[in-house]
Amino acid sequence: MSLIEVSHVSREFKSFQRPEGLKNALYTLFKREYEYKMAVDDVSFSIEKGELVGYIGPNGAGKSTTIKMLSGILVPSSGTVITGGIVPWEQRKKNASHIGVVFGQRSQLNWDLPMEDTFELYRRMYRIHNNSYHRNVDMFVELLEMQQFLRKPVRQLSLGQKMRAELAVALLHDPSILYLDEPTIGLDVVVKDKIRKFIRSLNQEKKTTVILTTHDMDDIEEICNRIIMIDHGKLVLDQTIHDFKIQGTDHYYVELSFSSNHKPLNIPGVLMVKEEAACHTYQVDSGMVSFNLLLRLLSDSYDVTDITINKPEIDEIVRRLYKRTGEREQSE
Ligand SMILES: Nc1ncnc2c1ncn2[C@@H]1O[C@H](COP(=O)(O)OP(=O)(O)OP(=O)(O)O)[C@@H](O)[C@H]1O
Repeated sequence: MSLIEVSHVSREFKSFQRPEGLKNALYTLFKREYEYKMAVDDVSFSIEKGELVGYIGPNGAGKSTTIKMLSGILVPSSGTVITGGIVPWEQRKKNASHIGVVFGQRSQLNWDLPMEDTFELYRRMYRIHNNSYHRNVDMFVELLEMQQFLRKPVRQLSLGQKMRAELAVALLHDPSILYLDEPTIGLDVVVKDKIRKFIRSLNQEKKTTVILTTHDMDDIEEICNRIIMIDHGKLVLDQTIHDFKIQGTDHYYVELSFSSNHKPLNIPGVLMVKEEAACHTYQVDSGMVSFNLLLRLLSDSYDVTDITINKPEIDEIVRRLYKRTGEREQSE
């Protein structure tokens, strides 16, 4: 059995619809109108121990709702979730012992306590053995560079320091699964980098399984080895990052250097996107011009001194997928 098994899970929300105008508002005192929203719709996937999974989708796609069900905060309307052999919302205590959760927008830290005391508090709460407690505190303080702010009350910490503290606390009891919801939101590039490297080394060292939701595709690129995409509550894609990059694209980029200034290539399906002295970048339609054909055409008729091939970044593929979704939505 996989570490996480999600089978035909759906979650519907019922919310009160507030009408416009005083007369209608008064009417709702007697008869309420509700709106129903299928936030997650028949989603199934399984995740093995040690996987690093990016769970992505446009705003309102159903990511947070899924993570809340996996972590036992929400109960699905239908379907089953098994994580670490249990149903998370049925055995909350056991579930808490094998998961760590970091929600970028919500803190689990006590703002009046310094991290030194918070670690101690969590040691008692989770009944963590002395050895693993000290080993983990030492490891996290070193890898997350927390030494200089261990004794400051949390309220005095910067956003980046707080996020590092959240991570350390969520992982203190050695959970086998770490749920991260937008862990790098609002952070500067240096802290983002620290956090991404930390998550990767944690995964290598402890085989912690990570499920990450984010809108930052650099998070996905640098942390994950698998990508699951949800849209309007439905699972639309589940691939390794490698396959995602290859199959998600219908074009590639080629950077060409010439021995001297050169006029643009004139090949159907090959479009110049950047021109710098004797160096051009082209976007090539891979359906029309395969890489081998391009090489042949170049060697036959052009004086090229260097060639670099680049696949589109994840960012670009995802932007195209989201745009397609948005266009579908408008035409419906
Ligand atoms: N408690 C709730 N009551 C009513 N509707 C809700 C509730 N929580 C979420 N929804 C709705 O369910 C849908 C999915 O929301 P969810 O927060 O899971 O999306 P998301 O993919 O995490 O979005 P974002 O990227 O914007 O955080 C949205 O339409 C949202 O308005």
